[in-house]
Amino acid sequence: MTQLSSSIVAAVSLGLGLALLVVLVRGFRNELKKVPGPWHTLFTDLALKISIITGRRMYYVDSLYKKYGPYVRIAPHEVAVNDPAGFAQIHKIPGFDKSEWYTGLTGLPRQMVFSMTDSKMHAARRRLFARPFSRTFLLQHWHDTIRDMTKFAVHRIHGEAVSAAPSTIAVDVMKWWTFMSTDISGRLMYGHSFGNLETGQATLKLMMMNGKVNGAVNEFPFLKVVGRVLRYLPIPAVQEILCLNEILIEQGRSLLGSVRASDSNSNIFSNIAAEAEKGERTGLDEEDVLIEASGVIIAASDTTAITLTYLVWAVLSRPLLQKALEDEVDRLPDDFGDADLEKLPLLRAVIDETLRLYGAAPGGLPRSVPADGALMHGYFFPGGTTVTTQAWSLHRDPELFPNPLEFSPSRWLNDEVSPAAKKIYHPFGAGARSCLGVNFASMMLRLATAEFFRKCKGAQLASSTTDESMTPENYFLIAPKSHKCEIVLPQAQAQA
Ligand code: HEM
Repeated sequence: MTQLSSSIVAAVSLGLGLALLVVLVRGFRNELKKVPGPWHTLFTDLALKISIITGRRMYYVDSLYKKYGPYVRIAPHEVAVNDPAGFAQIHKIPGFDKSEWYTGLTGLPRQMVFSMTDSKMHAARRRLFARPFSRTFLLQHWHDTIRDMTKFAVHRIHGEAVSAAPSTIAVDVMKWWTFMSTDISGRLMYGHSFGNLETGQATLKLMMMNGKVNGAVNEFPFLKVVGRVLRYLPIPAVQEILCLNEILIEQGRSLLGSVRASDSNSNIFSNIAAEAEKGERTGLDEEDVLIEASGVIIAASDTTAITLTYLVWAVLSRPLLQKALEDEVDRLPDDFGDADLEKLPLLRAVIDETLRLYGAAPGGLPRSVPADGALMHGYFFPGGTTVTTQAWSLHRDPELFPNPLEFSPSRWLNDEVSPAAKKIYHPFGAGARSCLGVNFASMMLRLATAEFFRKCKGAQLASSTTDESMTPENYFLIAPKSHKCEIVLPQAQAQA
């Protein structure tokens, strides 16, 4: 070995040794060392990051609760909380702010309502959305569009299922629900549907993949450099995955002019654009509007589609429940609307139970402890500590939901759900950061579910749809690991 190379080896070893020393000293002085958790989490967040990029975060954290109890250190500055009192403290109004983690998660060039970390800025932005996303506004301006588009989605599912009559053909409902929710959100935000339901082709095929990539880059920022290089490869799929936000923003930009000219009262995009034009007063410029619109389309599409997918799977796995639900919706008048559906007890219970076990965003919701720290469960958490709750575990707490793993809509029908359980039930998030689209999503869920169980009576799971294929993976949202949920219609109906 030359003198030069031995000097390099010595310098590198010294550097590594010093880095290790810093990690060890920080670990031994970690203010969270009294909180139970795996020893390595004093020093590194690697185990957590690996669980995130492999789609297992909610399972990893859940397994730690089982081993260490309701407060677990999961990274040097992060504690997972599975305790109703802690949940209430974190998500009360005003509660703890969102952590910086969200900014990276969206992959957007600016913060938007979903990712804002400053509560005052967030409250001001959220006020802009309040009216267009209210139930009254949706009922007045959007109900009929949503009704027609959910009906068309089910018509397409049914049409594909009967296309090979008299033999049966397996239809992927997850695909059609994704087309439906993407088209409806495009229609509401931009004034134009993406046309997926008409063509049977996805315009944004790789939206879910884009979420995974953003999630991985958020955990390992060096991947950003790799992404910047790869996006120049002339491969459309790679470009869509890496540039989805830019694609959506550019589509929005080209539509902005026509949307401005259209009926500004009934279009969510133009409502917000009109606010943006007030400039200084709202602090919102055109770029913010475009970013918000693309963010909302992403937030609305997979969430609703995944929830509906799990609903169909859960109901079709239980023929007696399926028959009861089919009978309930069969009694509706042909021109039923959302107001009729709100009165259907079983439909509501099925949706509530689906959201309990398979709401689309049941994983960790990280929040930052305020600057002067917080006392929780006898532990003092210094300001800036990340505290995270997850519905996946709280919704499966046997103290709150007896037989928690059983899909049992009757618990909602018979009023068995206690006030304490209702307090921690949060499929749409909690506190000031709860889901902006809850009214919109709920309307889509009700209308699509009622239409499906009226039109596709007797539907069955295809042999490709199993408990295994439907096992959720968790990349912030959940999704069946097979990324599909195939059903078949009975031959008799297919021939009809
Ligand atoms: C069944 C469907 C849906 C589910 C289960 C769901 C779930 C959630 C959850 C759990 C949160 C809280 C996230 C957090 O605290 O980190 C959230 C926030 C949000 N959701 Fe939804 N969502 C759904 C549909 C929608 C739709 C249709 C929209 C379209 C408007 C939407 C837009 C948003 C936005 C903008 C936020 C951020 C709100 C804020 O921070 O102020 N979601 N959603």
